[in-house]
Order: sequence, then structure tokens, then C-alpha cells
Amino acid sequence: MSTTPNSTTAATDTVAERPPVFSVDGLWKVFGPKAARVPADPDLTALSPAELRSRTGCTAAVADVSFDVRKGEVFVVMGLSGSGKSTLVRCLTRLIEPTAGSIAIDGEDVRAMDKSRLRELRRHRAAMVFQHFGLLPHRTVLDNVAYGLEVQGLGRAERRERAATIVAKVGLEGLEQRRPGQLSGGQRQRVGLARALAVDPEVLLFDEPFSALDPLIRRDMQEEVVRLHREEGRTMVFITHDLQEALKLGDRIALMRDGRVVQLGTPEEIVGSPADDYVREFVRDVPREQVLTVRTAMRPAASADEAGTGPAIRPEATVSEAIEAVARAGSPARVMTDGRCLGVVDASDLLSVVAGTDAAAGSRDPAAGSRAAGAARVGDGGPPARAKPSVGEAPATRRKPTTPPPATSEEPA
Ligand SMILES: Nc1ncnc2c1ncn2[C@@H]1O[C@H](COP(=O)(O)OP(=O)(O)OP(=O)(O)O)[C@@H](O)[C@H]1O
Repeated sequence: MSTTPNSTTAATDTVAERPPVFSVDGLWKVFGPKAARVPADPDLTALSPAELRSRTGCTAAVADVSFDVRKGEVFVVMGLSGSGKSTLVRCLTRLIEPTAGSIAIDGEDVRAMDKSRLRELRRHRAAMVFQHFGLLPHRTVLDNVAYGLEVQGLGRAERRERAATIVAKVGLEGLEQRRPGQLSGGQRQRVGLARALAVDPEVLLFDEPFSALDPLIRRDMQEEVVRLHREEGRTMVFITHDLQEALKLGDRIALMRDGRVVQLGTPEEIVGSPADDYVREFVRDVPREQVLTVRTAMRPAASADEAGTGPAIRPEATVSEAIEAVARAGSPARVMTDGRCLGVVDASDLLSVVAGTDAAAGSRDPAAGSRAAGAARVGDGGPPARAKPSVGEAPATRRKPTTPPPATSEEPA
């Protein structure tokens, strides 16, 4: 099977330049009586959730949401319980029928799909990994993974061979003949993941897959997702209510509140330039130095001497890594790319990022800043602030903030 769905994507491009896989525009899902009148009536759309409920008996679980999920990105939908995450992601494949708005996958109108096209969408193009695994209890691990291939009509020998490859890929080698009841929660989740992967979908949709797992196993699974994404560059949409998980996994995060996307941006944009007080409060306790990059902190070199000496660091290195480099060298560091010095950072620049006293985090980079609020179409405003890792490349600095690689060589690591 092909395990490199994005192998045609140039290794050097950025996520923002890639075509959208999912394109969502003005999407609404309203539960309740005469739901369709809500999106169409400006008087009703202007109401708060509580007012809408008392006036109409309706809940707008998704309210005028627009975004693109781009090829090869991990797109995280984050928000507190009841903010509309599951409803939004279920609308993508019409597991929940939207009330209004448009959804396209690779340009094809999802809302216009007939039953068989929808089945094909869910089976082959956008496979879902659920929190409660959805495994068949009487089947072995191997047969659970092969199940989706059986549904696709593949012969027994071929599907078992393919399933065995995927089982090994998710670290379950040796457990092929066990039944789900004989596995730990983490192992069961791996089977769920393997089953979704087996059909080689263009997009993997994860519905809070790890929230029932204990913290260590959860971290394991997060790393598994990072590894899979690094190796395959598969497009992923990941629901979570956990900010740390969102920051760790997401190339971009859509932060939801009361059915609306209050901000959509890279982890750096969300932490460095919160769109409003709600987001600011949400990210208040995030260690900024582990999320913000030196792009945010750098300033122009004061002299040719400053531009020519000092340790070299990559623009996407975190502030935390830069602190280490500057502390070791005892001098400002140069932010280098392709042998060019983009700027420099000294201890005081870095400290102001940590303290949150830098003028407005992200303001030094014209590409930075929030690009989304409310109903505005989001994510189309050009490249994200942080240099995006290309497909197949590990964005290891952000994802493993506690073990930064040394970043002090002349050739930035
Ligand atoms: N079938 C339904 N009928 C009526 N209201 C619903 C239905 N499903 C969801 N809702 C409401 O829609 C809103 C969004 O629910 P949703 O499950 O999408 O939130 P969520 O962010 O995924 O929450 P959680 O993290 O708890 O799963 C909530 O107010 C919920 O009560």
C-alpha cells in the first residue's frame, strides 16, 4: 500500500501554500426545532447561546465556521466541553448533517454527495479514529485492522498482509492474535489507529482519541501521532480539549467557543497573539519560551560585527533553545537561514518574550499575528508566522520542547 499520500508534495513548501483538502465555509449546525431558520435570520444569529435557546429552543453547536484544512497539516480543533468540536468534525463527513454552509473535500461538494459517495468518503478518504476505539470484540487485532479492507472487498491474503504491515507500524507486533479484551487501553487505541490507517485515507480524523488514556500512555500515543505524521505527512484533523495536546500536535489550531472559532492560527500565533481575552486566559499558563520562536524575538543586527559573530540558530528554534545558545556563548545569537542572517537575539530580547513584555509578541514578524476571529474566513492569509516544517520533516523543536537539540553550530541545526 502507499504509505506516502503526500509524497508528491515538494519537501520545501509550507503548509499555507498547499491546496486545501477540506474547505469549510459558513458552516452551521443547529439542533432544535426549525433549526434551518436560525442561520438565515440575522436577529437570531446575533443572539448569545442562552438567548437563542430561550427564544427558539435551539442550540447552535457550530455557528458560521469557515476554514481550510491543508494537505499534510495537523489541524487541531480545540475548545472546552460543549464548544462544538465533535459536531464540527462530524459535519465534515456528514456523520452529522449540517444545517447551512458548504463543505468541500478536494473541491468536491460534500453536501451534494449521494449515499454511496458518502460511504466512499468515510471509508476511503476521511477515516475516523474514535475515543472508544469501536473495535470488534470477537475479532483478533489483525482481523480488526483488516476489517476495513474486507469492507473494501480486498482478498483475504492481501488484506491480512496489509494489516500485518500496519500493525507493526503502530507498534503492535506480536499482539496480532489477541482480542481487544486482552489489550491495554493504549494498545486498543493503537488498534483503532491501525484500522483507520489500513484503508490509507487521505485524511485521518481523530475525535479526542486519547482523552480516556492515562497520562503516560497518552504521551506515548501523542508521540506516535507525531511520528506517523513525520513519516507519512498524512493530513490529520484532531479534536482535543487539552491545550498542551493541541500545542504539541497542531500545525494550526482552531480554538472554539460556543460553536464559533474564536481564533485560528499556529500555536505560536495563539500563544503569542491571542485574539481576545478568552484566548489570552486560555493560554495564560503556557510557557511562552517553549512555543514562541526566535522569529518573534529577533531584531535587526546593530552592526556588521553583530551580524557576523555569535552562535547561529534556526528561525524556527524556540526561545527556550535560543536562551540556551545565548547562555552558553555569552553573546547574542544570530538567526540564520541559508547562510543569511535574518536578525539577532540577545538575552534581553529573549527575556522579554518569556516575561510577555515584548511589544506585542509576533509583531516583529509581519506574517505573525492572529488571522482569525469569529466568522471571518481564516487560514488564507499567507504563510504562518513560524517557518513550517515541510512534509516528512520533524518539527522536533516545538514538539519536544523539553529536549531541545543543540542549536549553536554555524550551520543552523
Ligand atoms: N444531538 C444533539 N441535540 C441537541 N444538542 C446537541 C446535540 N449534540 C450536541 N449538542 C449540543 O451542541 C453543543 C456542542 O456539542 P459537541 O458535542 O459538539 O461539543 P464538544 O466540544 O465536542 O464537547 P465535548 O468535548 O464534551 O465532547 C453542546 O451544547 C451540546 O449540548
